[in-house]
Order: sequence, then structure tokens, then C-alpha cells
Amino acid sequence: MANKPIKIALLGLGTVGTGVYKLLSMRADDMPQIAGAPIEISHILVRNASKPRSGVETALLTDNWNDIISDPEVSIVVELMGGIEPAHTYIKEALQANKNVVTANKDLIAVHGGELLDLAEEHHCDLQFEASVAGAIPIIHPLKQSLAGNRITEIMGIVNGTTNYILTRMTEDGMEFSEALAKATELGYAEADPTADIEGYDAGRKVAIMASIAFHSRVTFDDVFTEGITNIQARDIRYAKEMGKAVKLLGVACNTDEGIEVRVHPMLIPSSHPLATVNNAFNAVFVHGDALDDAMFMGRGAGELPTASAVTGDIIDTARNILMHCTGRIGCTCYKKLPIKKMEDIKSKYYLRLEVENRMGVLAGVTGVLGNNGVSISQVLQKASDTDSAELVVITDTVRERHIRDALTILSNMSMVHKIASVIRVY
Ligand SMILES: NC(=O)C1=CN([C@@H]2O[C@H](COP(=O)(O)OP(=O)(O)OC[C@H]3O[C@@H](n4cnc5c(N)ncnc54)[C@H](OP(=O)(O)O)[C@@H]3O)[C@@H](O)[C@H]2O)C=CC1
Ligand SMILES: N[C@@H](CC=O)C(=O)O
Ligand code: NA
Repeated sequence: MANKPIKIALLGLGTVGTGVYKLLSMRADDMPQIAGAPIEISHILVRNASKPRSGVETALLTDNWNDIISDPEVSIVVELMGGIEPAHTYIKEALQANKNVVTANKDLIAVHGGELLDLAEEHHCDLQFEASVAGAIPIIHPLKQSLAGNRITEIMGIVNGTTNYILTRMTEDGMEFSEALAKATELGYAEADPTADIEGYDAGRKVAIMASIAFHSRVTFDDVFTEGITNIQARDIRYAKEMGKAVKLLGVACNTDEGIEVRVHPMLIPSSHPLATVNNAFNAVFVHGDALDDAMFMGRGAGELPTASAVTGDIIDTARNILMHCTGRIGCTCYKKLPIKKMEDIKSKYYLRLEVENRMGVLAGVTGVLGNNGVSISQVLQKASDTDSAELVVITDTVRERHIRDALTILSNMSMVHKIASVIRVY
């Protein structure tokens, strides 16, 4: 056990930074035994260093990155600011100065992860990012280490706490979307700009990070198809419930013979499916590997202390590596270049809710267009209707996405179809 403290700098003291500050204080007495040395925060970078921060030593605060990068005593830079710049520049400069890096920044890792991991390898430094995917849930470390002997073919999960919280409130309490979003923001789950959460970008970034590690082939955020939850109506959730299904925003990554499939979108899943019972801000990730079979990881995907739990684990792991002189031990594992499958080529079942003219022959017209485009139908339900219009809910069999898109283009141009109100993929 070493007595000399390992000095770290926090970049950011918002939700996650505050959590890390608290957790390191809570565990301070145990650190020499757990990490092998005391962990000392020597600097905290914030935008506004004069803003009062309760319980935090003011002397640690700075708004000047040079205080940190020029301090040779700092051996771990913990980036918790978020966004691309200046986080990207600071992390590069830290690695170039042979400082190890821990980050929770999925925006950055999902785009520049490959470049940063290469830089870390060049400088024999650790670059750890467990909190960037599914908050507290250990998933990066298991994929890189415990499951490394597998050929992983599928990952599917709920990886955004904000949207899962919103969908849960809409399902259980009939809460409006905007009210549920405001509550998620108040609880510290949502990103600084919640567009990333509700449009599926945040989940898309997490899927890109997991797919890269699981399939040993670099997947970036641009490769991921994303569709958010802003079009989900209370009536879709109600109809899903009547059919014994729940609506969840799912991230899916599959390693298929036709290429890597990476997508985020709402999905109807059977209420009996384990993911259907994952509610509020909880996240869960299913992994299928050839040796492992199935495993599910579940826990809190966002929030102050849960996210701090993952960051602190990375800090401790890095501290141990520093003391054992083995930083940079686990670097980038992307040694393949697999193609990315086009979204039009994926296969799924679909839930379609159409507002149509209320007269004889319309049902035949709609099903005819679907059939002519190779879309076979599993179920048709007529829901609400008035004198002029009726609401049709169609559940298709499994078809290629391109066939559904072609059929919907034709339907949307037919006068008997007033509106294609919802299109949701079905598990
Ligand atoms: N919130 C969560 O539950 C989770 C968040 N994450 C990720 O963790 C990271 C941090 O998120 P979160 O804590 O919610 O973010 P916050 O917005 O709550 O906090 C950001 C902090 O970074 C500081 N900061 C931002 N930009 C700069 C800059 N240019 N220079 C100096 N300081 C800066 C801010 O300073 P100031 O206080 O002066 O404004 C603030 O202290 C993000 O990458 C996020 O995606 C990951 C998992 C879960
Ligand atoms: N905004 C994110 C926070 C964690 O990554 C979420 O809601 O999951
Ligand atoms: Na995690």
C-alpha cells in the first residue's frame, strides 16, 4: 500500500461531478486499502469558479485548464463537463501529457472514441468510460473483460433513463409528455439539452459505444439509426397495453451476416418480457454471446450518485493500474472493419395506427396496399370512429423495413387515408 496520494482533477461539478466529489469524500478513509493509495482531488474545473458550491472547498475551484494540464502531480483527469468541445481538446492534451483519463462523456466517446483510445495507447495511459453507457450499470468493463471470450451477436437494452422515466409516467400515471420531461430534468436524469434524450441521440451514442466493443469493429454515432419518443401518443401506450404490450425506447445492436445493425427507436414489447418491467430511470442491457448465452444487466442509468458510482470505479481501477505500473493495459479492441447494415434492410413487425375515411372498402384498400408491397398482416383492429373518420390499428408480420416504407408512402398519398398517426416497431 502506497501512502503518497494519487492526485486527480475533476473537470465539471454538475450532477455527476458533485456525485463523484461526495462519493470520494464518503470513501476517503477506505481508499488506501481499496485503491492502494489515498485519492486526492487537487483541482476542480468549472465554467464559473466564483459561483458558491455548498460543501466544496473553494480553493479547489478553477476556471483555468492550464492550472490542471501544467500540474505534473495530477495523474488522473476526470472529465465530467459533457459535450464535444472543450472536452475533446482537454482529453487529448491530458493524454499527450501522459495523464490518465476517466470520462462519462458518451457524446465524445461515440464520435472520437477510436482516436482517443489510440492516443491513450500511444502514451500507455488508461482511458476509462464506464459511466458513458447505462450510468451505474457495469457494461463496458464486462464487455471488454469478463465476456471477452465470447462472440457477442446481440445487445438490446433500455439505455436512456430520461425517456424510460417519461414513458413510465405516461403509462402508469397518464402524465403528459412535457410534465414527465420536466420532472426527469428536475431529478438530474436529462442531459443539459434534453433533445438528446427524447430524440434517441443519447441512447444512440451508447449503442455505438457498446457495439464497437462487443463486435470489435468501430461504430460511431453517425452509423446509428435514431428515432425518439416525441411522436408517441397516450393512445398508443393505451392500445399497446390492451394488446398485452409495453412501449419502450430500445437500443439494438446485432452482428449479422449482412453487417452490423445499430438502431434506437420505440418498440412494443410483450408485457411479460423482462425489459417491460424495467421502469422509471432504470436501465437494462441484454447481451447474447455464443458461450455466455443470455445475460441481463440492470440498474440505475442516470443520476448523481449512480453515475458517480461508475466514475469512481474507473478512478479506483486507474489508481490501481498507476500503482502497478500497468496503465494502458486494456486499449482499443476494434480490430475488424465490419459494414453497417442499412435501416431499410432490417426486419421487424410493425404497429401502424392510421386515421382513415369511415366508409366501406377502406379496410380492403389499406390491406390491399400493404399486401401489394409484401407486407402481410397479423392483426387489424378498428378503434375510435366518428361519422367521418375511423382509426385503424394494424400489426404486421415480420417484413423488411423498405417494404413498410414503400407501403406507407403509397398510403399517405391516398385520399381515404387522412393520417398515418403512428408507426412503431414491434418485438
Ligand atoms: N446526469 C447524468 O445522470 C449522467 C450524465 N452523464 C454524462 O456526464 C457528463 C456530465 O453530466 P452532468 O453532470 O449531468 O452535467 P451538468 O450540466 O450538470 O454539469 C456540467 C459541469 O461541467 C462544467 N462545465 C461545462 N462546460 C465547461 C467548460 N467549457 N469549462 C469548464 N467547465 C465546464 C459546468 O460548470 P458550471 O458549474 O460552472 O456551469 C458544470 O459544473 C456528461 O458527459 C453527461 O452526458 C453520464 C451518465 C449519466
Ligand atoms: N440523460 C441520460 C443520462 C445518462 O446517461 C439518461 O437519461 O439516461
Ligand atoms: Na455503465
